[in-house]
Amino acid sequence: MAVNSVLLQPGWMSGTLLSDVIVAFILVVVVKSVVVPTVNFFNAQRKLWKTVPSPTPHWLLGHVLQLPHNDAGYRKRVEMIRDFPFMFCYQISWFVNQVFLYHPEPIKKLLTTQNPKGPGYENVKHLLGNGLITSSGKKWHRHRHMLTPVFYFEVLKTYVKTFNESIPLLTDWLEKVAESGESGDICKQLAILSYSNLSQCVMSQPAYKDGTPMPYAKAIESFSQTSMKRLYNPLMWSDKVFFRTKMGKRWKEARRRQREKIWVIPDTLHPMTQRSSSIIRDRKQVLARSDKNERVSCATEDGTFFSFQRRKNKSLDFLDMLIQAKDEKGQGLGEQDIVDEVTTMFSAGQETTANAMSWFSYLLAKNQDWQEKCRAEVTEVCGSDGEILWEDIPKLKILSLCVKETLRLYPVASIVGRTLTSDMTFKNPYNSTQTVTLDKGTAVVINFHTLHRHPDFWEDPEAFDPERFTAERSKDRPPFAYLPFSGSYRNCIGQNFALNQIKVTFCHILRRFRLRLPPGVKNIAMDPALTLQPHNGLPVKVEKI
Ligand code: HEM
Repeated sequence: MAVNSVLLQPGWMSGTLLSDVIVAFILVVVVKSVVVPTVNFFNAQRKLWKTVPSPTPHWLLGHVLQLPHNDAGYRKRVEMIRDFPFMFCYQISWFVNQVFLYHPEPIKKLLTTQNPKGPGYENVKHLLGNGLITSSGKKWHRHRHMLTPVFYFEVLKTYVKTFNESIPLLTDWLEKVAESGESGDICKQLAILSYSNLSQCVMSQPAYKDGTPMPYAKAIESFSQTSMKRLYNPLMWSDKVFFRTKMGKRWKEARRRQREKIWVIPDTLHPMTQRSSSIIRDRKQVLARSDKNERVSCATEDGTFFSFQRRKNKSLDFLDMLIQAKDEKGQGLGEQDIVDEVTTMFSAGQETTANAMSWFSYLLAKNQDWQEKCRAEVTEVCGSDGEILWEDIPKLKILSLCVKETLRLYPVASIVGRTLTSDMTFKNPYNSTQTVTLDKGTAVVINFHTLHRHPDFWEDPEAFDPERFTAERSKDRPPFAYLPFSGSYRNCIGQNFALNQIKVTFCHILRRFRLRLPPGVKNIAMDPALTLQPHNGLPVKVEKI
């Protein structure tokens, strides 16, 4: 009645009722879009925290201080296996939780189900590109299928020549350090080598002029070190605070270089992002003019046959293949897709391989007996000089065991994250009657570093013991106990590329040089930046053989 009388009055909406309606509408919107999701979010976090066992967190900073994202924090997580043997809930602050997995069974379950990458990957898209690493769903599936031949046997073979040719970038430096009698930081030099190899294999371009390191590498280093430290430190989440810190200022400078393309150096990847159209067009023309008989062909395990046109007198590179790759419908990759995948290969392949080689140098320098065994094998298989041949690589059994053990102790891509697309129930491997159900949307992190030191799968886990990978000693170990390249669908597509590069590089080093740790240096701490790297580099003493 009252409503009717109001409605019948002229200008009824201009009075108090109008403002009441607006207020009510705003309230409904706020409750639906802010209050309900916030309450749901907090309830979910509380439930998660109650469901998954966890050490007692700080009321505000969660586990950030007791389990920091550094060497000490990584070691503590290994010690915690005693009390939390298969998972625990990590609070970054009182409202952000991640479930950490480090037991082969739940990890197998997670990796063999397709879930998209976790939220952390969004923050590093500017660095990693919007390609294979960061994408999910249909796009990832199509690209993965199209890129598989880039890392196939017939193609990988051709890259060994590049690895041999770029080796003076490292050996000239080792020579100088040996002559000086001083120690030198080998990490930087291995980063230069790895970058140079990628630059050749991806785009057939030299990465260095007169050995001068390029600004791009510095930008990557800076992003890499900062991204993780910021992610695991809530005090740094605010831009206002972060950009006032030393780390924030470094990050800003790297970002400026990236935006303004200051880090772009002639003739490498970076003109690719700047003037990608012309680079791709030029390359297409070169391929079209090439001799049609010059092709590289291969068949993959699933029976798919690939054949790529080669440029005249040139090895096939990634760009050649990305331009020619076709999906099942015969469609190729778009220009932006090619740029993204090139960026992805550089960022996924450079720092990881360089850091794996740094840790390998460290472990060989620390374990002289194994260094001698590797040297003897390399000399026997490859002779004392000349190129390392593709056919030699599978014969290097001891070297291979040592590389495996290096990647167990120092899995350079030490954590990966996923967001659950549906509820998932994990059995407690230590109590068959217990299960843990994680809700859809939960952020899960697999920690390969902790997995690789889990005492239930690794005898004396802290020891450098390459023979633990012999067939005899590996036979009872579950396959998901060792995952330096992750596993199942989203495993590393570049793993054989990386392993071949590491082996060829160390054949050259071992034949000519002995690496030692400088007096007084016993242990090198880990710095879990975007990839696990030696904290403050790796000083080595070098002796000529
Ligand atoms: C020792 C060296 C390397 C290690 C330890 C390593 C490790 C890994 C790991 C653990 C993943 C899974 C990442 C995730 O799930 O988020 C991954 C993915 C990937 N890696 Fe590597 N990687 C290495 C070298 C390389 C190289 C040399 C390349 C390329 C030239 C490369 C390209 C990729 C790509 C494209 C992916 C994404 C694959 C996909 O999701 O389909 N990696 N790598």
